[in-house]
Amino acid sequence: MSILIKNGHVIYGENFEVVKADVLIEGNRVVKVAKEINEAADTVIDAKGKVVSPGFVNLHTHSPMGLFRGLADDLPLMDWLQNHIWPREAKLTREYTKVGAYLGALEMIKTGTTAFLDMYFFMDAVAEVVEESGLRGYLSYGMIDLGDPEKTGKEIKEALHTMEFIEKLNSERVHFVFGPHAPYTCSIALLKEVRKLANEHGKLITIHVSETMAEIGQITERYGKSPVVLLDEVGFLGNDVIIAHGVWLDSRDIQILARNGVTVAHNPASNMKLASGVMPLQRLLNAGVNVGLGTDGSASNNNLDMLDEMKLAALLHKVHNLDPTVADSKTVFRMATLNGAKALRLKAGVIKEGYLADIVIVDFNRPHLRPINNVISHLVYSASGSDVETTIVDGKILMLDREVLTLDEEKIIDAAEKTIEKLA
Ligand SMILES: N[C@@H](CCSC[C@H]1O[C@@H](n2cnc3c(=O)[nH]cnc32)[C@H](O)[C@@H]1O)C(=O)O
Ligand SMILES: [Zn+2]
Repeated sequence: MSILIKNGHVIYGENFEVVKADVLIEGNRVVKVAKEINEAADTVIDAKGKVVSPGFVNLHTHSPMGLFRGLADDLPLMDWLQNHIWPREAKLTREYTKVGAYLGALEMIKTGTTAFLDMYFFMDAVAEVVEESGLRGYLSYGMIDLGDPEKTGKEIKEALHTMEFIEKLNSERVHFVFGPHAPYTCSIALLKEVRKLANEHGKLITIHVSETMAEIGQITERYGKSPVVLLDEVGFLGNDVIIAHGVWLDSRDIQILARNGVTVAHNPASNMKLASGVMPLQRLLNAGVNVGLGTDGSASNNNLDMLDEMKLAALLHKVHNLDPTVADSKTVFRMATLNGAKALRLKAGVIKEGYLADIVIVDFNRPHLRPINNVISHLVYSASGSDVETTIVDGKILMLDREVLTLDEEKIIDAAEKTIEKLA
């Protein structure tokens, strides 16, 4: 199968240079980017006045949480989790979670996300949805043992069961990741076991770290050190670890993350909405830490739109530093694409010969995106996910002219409404 995208403004290569060019996709790779390609292709898309961009990599989410959108807003993290989200999650079944995962997948395709890193329950069901949707999913079963040794064993078992299930799918697009929830919900024994298993099976690890001041307080009280120092001392950190949030980090923490090659998934909307704080983006980037971008779940955002997220990231760090040069559009765009792909060890996040064809086409034939003075700026500051017109993952078209080809949109939206009635 081949796809030829003609006449677009193409965001090309690692430097995100914008060129007027055609893009030829064969199989799951980009094979040629050039001024005028006249080779025959199975599908030809005219992208005149449109932008051909690397797809977005959502580096931290809980994709089924769209079910809880708008049900518990305007609360701090611990209250939100303990009194509102966890009681609702206790009623989730595999079937309900799968409905949430469908809703999340649909939303991601419709807003230009091509790969995502997820943490939730019933990840075997989420894996089935990812496989069917055509997206690229890095899926972790979120482990919480609260220091109970019996629970430690159970959670590890569940994670390994999920890993086996995903391996059996034998899909190039669906991957298993270890997901201990956080240092305040996981015992040291669990964290050490996860490190051992990740080494053994060659899997990535994702975990929430240093999200709120309350967490820093709890961990300091329990262990007498910061969450990052704790994780370093137990040998947990490495370049296969993606920490979500990293809001409350001191200079020592940042040095530790840099030294270990840890990636940070920044979630500006969630951090602002739960009033968790402002992560030290400049200091992390200056220290050479890889920083990607995530939306977190739809119950703390409240959507999965990576274009929204880029704008929020840029604006947050400017106002926080009282410096408009901070978090420039290209830096933020890189976080939402290439940095995320790097963390997932994925040859994607840029459009270039030999890279995976994870590409979106954004319709710039709209008043709020004209004149086309600066493509990257428009994507970060002026566009939103609904401007994405076509989404391609692994060389396959998942959405064409805003019509999702792999999933039944009406059915999914209907099922989401019915499910939340049952969960209420
Ligand atoms: N096996 C676990 C499931 C954990 S899934 C991951 C969890 O992270 C929660 N979550 C979502 N957003 C955040 C966040 O920003 N910080 C911490 N936890 C979050 C989410 O609601 C879910 O409970 C259990 O038995 O509870
Ligand atoms: Zn989260």
